[in-house]
Amino acid sequence: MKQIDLLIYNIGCLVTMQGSPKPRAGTEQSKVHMIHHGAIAIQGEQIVAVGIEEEVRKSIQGLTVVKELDAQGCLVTPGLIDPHTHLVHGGSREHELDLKLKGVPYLEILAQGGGILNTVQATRKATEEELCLQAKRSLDLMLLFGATTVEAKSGYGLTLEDEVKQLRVAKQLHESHPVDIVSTFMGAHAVPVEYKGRSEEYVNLVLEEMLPEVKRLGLAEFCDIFCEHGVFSVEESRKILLKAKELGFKIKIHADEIESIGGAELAGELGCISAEHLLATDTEGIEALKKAGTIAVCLPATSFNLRLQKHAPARDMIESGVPVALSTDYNPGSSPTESLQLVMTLACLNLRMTPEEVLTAMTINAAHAVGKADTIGSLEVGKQADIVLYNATNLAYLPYHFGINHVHSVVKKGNIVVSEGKLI
Ligand SMILES: O=C(O)CC1=NCN=C1
Ligand SMILES: [Zn+2]
Repeated sequence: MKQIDLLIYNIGCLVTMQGSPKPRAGTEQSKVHMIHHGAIAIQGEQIVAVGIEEEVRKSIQGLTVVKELDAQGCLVTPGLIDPHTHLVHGGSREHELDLKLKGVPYLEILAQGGGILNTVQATRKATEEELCLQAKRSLDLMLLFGATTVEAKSGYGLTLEDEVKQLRVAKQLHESHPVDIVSTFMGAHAVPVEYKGRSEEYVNLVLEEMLPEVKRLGLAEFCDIFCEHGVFSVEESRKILLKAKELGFKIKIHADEIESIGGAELAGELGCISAEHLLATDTEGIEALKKAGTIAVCLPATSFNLRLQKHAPARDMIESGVPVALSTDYNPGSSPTESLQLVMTLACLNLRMTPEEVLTAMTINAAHAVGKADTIGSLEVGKQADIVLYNATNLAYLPYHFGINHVHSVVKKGNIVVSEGKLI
């Protein structure tokens, strides 16, 4: 160790998430490994010492410390990870608010050619630059709210050219923005208007043209599908996810968002890394997830925003031993919010998760859901120095005091990228 590039000290409550390298399930979901009077020593992009301040200082004795950051007794956690977003898109859908207030269901709006298909029109019309600008604004907000890694799906192009356009924007942002982006191909997000009534032909386009080309271009690690009544059936989802797996994609699935048609069971059958939404998932579905070790990604901002009378059975999942992650599901229709802190509050109040279970769901379990748990999701020697400092002295304060941004500073790969609530 030549020098210490950054020493974060005087940490009142340091939550490291140290523990099992596997996704945390059951009682493991609430073990967060908390230290008082902590410090973190960073060299380059990596953590080289973390723990009680006097022990950290002893371990770096004699080394030059280039920069120090006084945490002023605050709470510090690993950088938050948002494992399910539709970040790159054109347009917005506030015009659908009155439909929603009149009680028109989400799938009804989609069936009438609105919803996702409205965003498809706006995304096809937008240039790559316009999409990049719009997504960057959201990515800046996600970072200000404490997210240091974000998953981003395509799925608003629904032609090869427009799907590639979305994925290229995600790649550009990954390369230029402090926040790391993990890309997911989701050409099977909806059947486009030009294929209305001919969904089989569209599924073949995804199978034969889109998946191989996206793989050849190396533009996505994951493939996802909207397995839902009136969108893609279990059989169509199985075909697409099996083909994706064969081509080397890791697979995810939007399952049981509105109706339970067997999406969670399919996730278990195919060994999806994660199944997402799960509002309507029943005990058989939970059993299937548990058996396969699939991570349940719950999206409480979506069930809140869609005014659904139910929420994902996160408590049952945790008690059944299914690892739970959380996400914003940021998208212009069902969840137009970039704030993982709002999701913290909704996860506590509506999913009845504890603050500790919530933090696990937004760090190490979310890291597993995007296949990056070997480098992010906990503060340990050798892991990436992605760190958040909050204007709070304990974990429960974050979901308890809602509607504000608690983030003071964010360190990304050892660099201070947010200070006193502002991007630098
Ligand atoms: O409505 C949207 O744009 C995003 C979404 N896809 C599946 N559920 C919600
Ligand atoms: Zn989604």
